[in-house]
Amino acid sequence: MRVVKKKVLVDVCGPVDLSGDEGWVAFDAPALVGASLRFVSGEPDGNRYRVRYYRDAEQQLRARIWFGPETEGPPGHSHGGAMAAVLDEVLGLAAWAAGHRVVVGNLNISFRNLLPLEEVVTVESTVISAAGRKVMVHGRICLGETVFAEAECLCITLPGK
Ligand SMILES: CCCCC/C=C\C/C=C\C/C=C\C/C=C\CCCC(=O)SCCNC(=O)CCNC(=O)[C@H](O)C(C)(C)COP(=O)(O)OP(=O)(O)OC[C@H]1O[C@@H](n2cnc3c(N)ncnc32)[C@H](O)[C@@H]1OP(=O)(O)O
Repeated sequence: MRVVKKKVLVDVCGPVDLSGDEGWVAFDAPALVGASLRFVSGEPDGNRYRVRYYRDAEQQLRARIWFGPETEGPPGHSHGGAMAAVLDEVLGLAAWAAGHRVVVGNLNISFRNLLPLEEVVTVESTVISAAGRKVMVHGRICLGETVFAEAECLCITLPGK
């Protein structure tokens, strides 16, 4: 008789250091936009993403984020869509943090390097301009000098107050 061993996925991911750089101040995203951002931010102890938000000295939004095993795409590395979801959330939030009630209208991403799983990386954002209903935000996922993905994000303000 052939015995087929079942593979069991065990939670082997220990604690992760998401502390910010010197001068960064913790930023409470749910207090600003509500608790709906669960896809990226909803499981702080889970195996998908773990994220903490900050503002830097220039008031720009930063995120320290861990890409867990459940974000896997290419073996051992993050799925491009997993990076896209992070950029969608962080760059949209950056516009909200700057006072604009937006959704993301267009997100243009270049994937520059494979992102190894279980790495803690930084998402940088810069609000470039705001004109009429259009808010342009640029950002990137990086670690030191290594850029994994960079993005241009056109946010459109929602009608009404
Ligand atoms: C309206 C009800 C919305 C209800 C939502 C309510 C509250 C939301 C509350 C909280 C949000 C919470 C957190 C936010 C923080 C982070 C968000 C995470 C990011 C996301 O996960 S967010 C989800 C993904 N996101 C979408 O699901 C968007 C679906 N989409 C739409 O909802 C519409 O498509 C919209 C609103 C974008 C535009 O629709 P619209 O009818 O209001 O405006 P219109 O089309 O006239 O565009 C006006 C001017 O923007 C230009 N423009 C528009 N779209 C463009 C594009 N793609 N490329 C280049 N230019 C574009 C036009 O060319 C025109 O330019 P011009 O004035 O120069 O002609």
